[in-house]
Amino acid sequence: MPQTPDPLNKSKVRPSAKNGADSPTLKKPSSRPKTSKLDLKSDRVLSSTPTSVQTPPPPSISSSHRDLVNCPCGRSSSGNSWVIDCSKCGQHWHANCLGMKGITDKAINKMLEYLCPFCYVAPVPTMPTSEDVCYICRNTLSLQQANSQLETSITMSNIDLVAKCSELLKGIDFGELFAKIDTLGQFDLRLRHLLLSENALHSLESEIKRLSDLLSSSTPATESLNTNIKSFTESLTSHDTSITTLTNKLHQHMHSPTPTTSLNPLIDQISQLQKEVVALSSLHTGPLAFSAESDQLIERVSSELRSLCEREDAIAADISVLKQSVTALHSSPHPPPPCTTIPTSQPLSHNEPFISKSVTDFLDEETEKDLIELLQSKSDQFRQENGRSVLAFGVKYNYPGSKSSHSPQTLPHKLYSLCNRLNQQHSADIPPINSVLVNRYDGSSAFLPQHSDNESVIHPDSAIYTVSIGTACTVSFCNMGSTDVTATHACPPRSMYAMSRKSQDLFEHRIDLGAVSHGTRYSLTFRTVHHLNRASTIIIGDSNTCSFKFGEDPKKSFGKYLPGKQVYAPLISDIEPIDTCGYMNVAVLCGINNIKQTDVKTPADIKKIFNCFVNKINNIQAANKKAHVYVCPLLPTKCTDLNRRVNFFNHLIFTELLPLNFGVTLVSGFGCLIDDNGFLSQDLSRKVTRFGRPDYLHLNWRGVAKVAAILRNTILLRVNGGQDKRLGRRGRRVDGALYADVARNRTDRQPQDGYQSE
Ligand SMILES: O=C(O)CCC(=O)C(=O)O
Ligand SMILES: [Fe+2]
Repeated sequence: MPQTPDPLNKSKVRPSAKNGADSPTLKKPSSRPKTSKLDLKSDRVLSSTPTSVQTPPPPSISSSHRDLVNCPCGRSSSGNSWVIDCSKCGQHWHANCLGMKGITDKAINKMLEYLCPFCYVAPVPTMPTSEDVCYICRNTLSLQQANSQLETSITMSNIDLVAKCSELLKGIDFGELFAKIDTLGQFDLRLRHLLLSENALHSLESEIKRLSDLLSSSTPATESLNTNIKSFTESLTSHDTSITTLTNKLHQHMHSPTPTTSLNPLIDQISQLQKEVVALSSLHTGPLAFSAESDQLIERVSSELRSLCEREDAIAADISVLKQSVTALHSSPHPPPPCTTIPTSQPLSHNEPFISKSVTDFLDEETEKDLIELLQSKSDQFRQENGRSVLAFGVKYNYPGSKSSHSPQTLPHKLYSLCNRLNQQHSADIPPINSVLVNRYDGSSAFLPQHSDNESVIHPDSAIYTVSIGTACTVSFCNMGSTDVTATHACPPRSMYAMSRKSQDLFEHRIDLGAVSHGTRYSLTFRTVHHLNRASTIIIGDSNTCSFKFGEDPKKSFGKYLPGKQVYAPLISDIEPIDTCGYMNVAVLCGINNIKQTDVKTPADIKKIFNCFVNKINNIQAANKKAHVYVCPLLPTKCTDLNRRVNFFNHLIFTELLPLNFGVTLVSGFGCLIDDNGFLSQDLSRKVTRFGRPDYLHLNWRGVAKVAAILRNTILLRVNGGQDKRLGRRGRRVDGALYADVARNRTDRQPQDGYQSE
């Protein structure tokens, strides 16, 4: 909580005279005593159990004008309610009035300080999750149960029940509970703020109405004013003309040698005219003043409208955030019901071929002849399998249905040189071919059952090469799980075809009865196998996973017990489910770059992104049925708003992905990345980006090491059936360098090892 309470004015919890925890049956006190036994142990507030819940008044009264001794609800502090004093303003509150019904003196005494609704100001708008609400409900229920059982037990001196109560209380993490109550409190304040804003909006609305009424009523007045002015102007002009005429007449008269007529009528006329002008002028003052008033009025209305528009935007935004929060809470009442259908909008699509390479004349006739001679010399060592007989060389390779459990023979020179030739086709970071299996097909009665070479020991990124010698044959391909032939491949003698390890997860192949021509056909299949490939791992993740290293050196990488590679996927759409084929473990840490986009505003937007995420996970499982998927929750950041989104996304993982998808393991333990304020720890993150801006989501080497260690331990423990097989016989770690060591040695960067792709 960012507010710092005055340490000298800590809140106090006291039992009322009636009802300290030790005398719950006493009568209601007439007033609350200032000291008690509890004061000696703690400076926390307590009184007794509540009678009813009351809504506190809105936080508008300044403490200097408030009665601090009585709860703002106005009810007496006597009776049976615990009372809490605010650490900041000292206001006494009934626990009930603070929504703390059922809270015990012990619980309150554990609080370091308490800021009442008058004093607490939410630092940031908070979107409480249904998890918070459930958590509080659950624990409040436990507290209530514990409290009531405690009271009954004390009265009945039932020691067993008292023990049960304390067990119940022990199970509650008060720190977390209060933090969540705090979150809810912030939400409550926010709600009130919004309600106040809404009230303000209403009053502004009525003000606008009043002003627009005024304006519309003034419109006819303005029109009549204009008509008046026009007629006055006309009158004035005609009077002006009369005055001029009269003045001229007067002038003539004065200059006439014999004034014949009396001046009196003229003078009368002039004075009459003067009076009329004065009257007209005085008539003008009213309408002119009214015009000025109208201008002011119009000016005021438009400025009110302007400010209203500005405020309305802010208020509307607040209300929409609130509505979304409330909708999110409503849509997931506790316990949040899991969504029963996870949308799989985008089905798995791929264009992986059955065969990645085909060479017709891979061998010359002489080499073919030599090889046939070699195999014929070993004909008695072939073991009969389903439809054909087999002989193995190099590293042992077991496949399902194999009857020949005998050890493979050492690679003879002729096969070894063939291996070397094929290794040229391999990319440099894939270990060399080390296993050759020879199938002997004796004529048209021979066959090869439908299968795929997807054994976990085969290197996930290697190809499987088959060289044919002797008579020709046709191999059939089917989609995984189907027996319908979708493609065939002709294998003439001396030809070679290659299948990717990836294609093994998507298709199966077989040789049907009659597909081998008359005579003997040998096929030599070359593979790259290693028993540690059983733990092969692909980590698909955002930039925080880019420095993960795979390799032999346990101090600088995931070590030899966790071979694999990292694939960069900044956005969820960058995850390629097909890329995971061949890998036994698939870990995904992705989504932060999706939810941080500016157009992601509502929980519904996050839900949409989450659905894409779930779709990708489903497609990974569809493409790679042997894999186990590890889902990492999004990591915390140093940004409040982003953390709220992260929490909501993770909440969806917990409530909507994990309960429905049992093939997914949650990678937990990222809580160690969070500091006391709930942000990504400064110690584990980068301060600034490459561009010198504050970096709020990237891990530094320490953070990367921590995340890598968590991932490695999660995967290895599951692979090894919950045991850390890296411990030697004497319990010494054989491959278990701590990631702290990894981090320490990070400066001397090693070249990428065998499995790490750039
Ligand atoms: O004989 C062939 O062409 C295929 C052999 C094969 O599929 C295998 O050994 O797994
Ligand atoms: Fe095969």
